[in-house]
Amino acid sequence: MEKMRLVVVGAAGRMGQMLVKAIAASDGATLAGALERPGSPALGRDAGEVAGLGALGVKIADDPLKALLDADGVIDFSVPAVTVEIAALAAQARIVHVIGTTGLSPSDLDKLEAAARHATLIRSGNMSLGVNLLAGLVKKVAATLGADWDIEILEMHHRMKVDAPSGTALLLGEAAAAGREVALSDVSVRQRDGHTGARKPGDIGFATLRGGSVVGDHSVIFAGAGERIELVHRAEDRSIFANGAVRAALWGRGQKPGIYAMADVLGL
Ligand SMILES: NC(=O)C1=CN([C@@H]2O[C@H](COP(=O)(O)OP(=O)(O)OC[C@H]3O[C@@H](n4cnc5c(N)ncnc54)[C@H](OP(=O)(O)O)[C@@H]3O)[C@@H](O)[C@H]2O)C=CC1
Ligand SMILES: O=C(O)C1=N[C@H](C(=O)O)C[C@H](O)C1
Repeated sequence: MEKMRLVVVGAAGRMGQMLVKAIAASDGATLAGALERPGSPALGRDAGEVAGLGALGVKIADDPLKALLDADGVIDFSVPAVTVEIAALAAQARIVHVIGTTGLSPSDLDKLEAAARHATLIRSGNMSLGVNLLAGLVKKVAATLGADWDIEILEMHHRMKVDAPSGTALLLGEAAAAGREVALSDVSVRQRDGHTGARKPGDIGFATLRGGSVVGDHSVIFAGAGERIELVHRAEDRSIFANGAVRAALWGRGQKPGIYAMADVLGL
């Protein structure tokens, strides 16, 4: 089969550069385009050089319509407004759209649902194998322990991260809520400040730390009376997300339009 032609959105960003490297190292995919915002200083530069690889012959451009014309898929770790726009274009082109972008609002998610009528969308707050396995464990532990065990999710990321709680924290919260057969939106507590009163039984709490260069640390804490279980994932290198995203794109090539998760890709 011919190599899958992939476009990277946000190609000069932290994840974009990792994606360019992961595609270059992949047997099944080739870089067909690289996008940045209008006015970006990266426009016109070779995407491989920006990623520190040497020239790949793909210049960073700012026209998504043109870039997607000749692509089989697009990998997008950018910002919510751009991701929604790219999903609509992926639907027009009937191609695969791998979405790593976090911080999407409910209305953004509705727009992705609409795009998924024609595009194959694979979206996950975390594309690593480790976190997706952890989510399965969290679901199982939450289902096993009674509601007298309190669930708290703690995350820490680098100082440049702009959204909170992280997409991964929310993914793990969804897994815990699914284990308890409740809707996360009914039980989640995203912030505490001042005289909050005692913790409500059944709540799933989130706490956010930001600082330095932390790639991504997540702990799911099950706190019982007299004992505590902590399930922890520490990302040490962004290549785990980029490799997962390329794997998702290749998997998506054979799928019908719809919205899929990383668990589908990994067969979990
Ligand atoms: N699901 C997962 O596994 C992971 C998800 N993420 C998520 O990916 C997203 C990006 O993270 P990260 O790489 O650290 O962030 P960066 O800010 O480093 O990268 C985002 C890139 O998108 C660019 N961008 C902005 N507007 C446009 C546009 N109109 N067209 C094309 N590109 C544009 C930005 O350019 P500029 O800076 O010039 O605005 C920037 O280069 C975040 O939401 C993050 O949470 C991150 C890691 C793993
Ligand atoms: O912004 C990041 O860096 C990361 N974002 C994702 C998230 O919001 O969970 C995944 C990873 O933790 C890194």
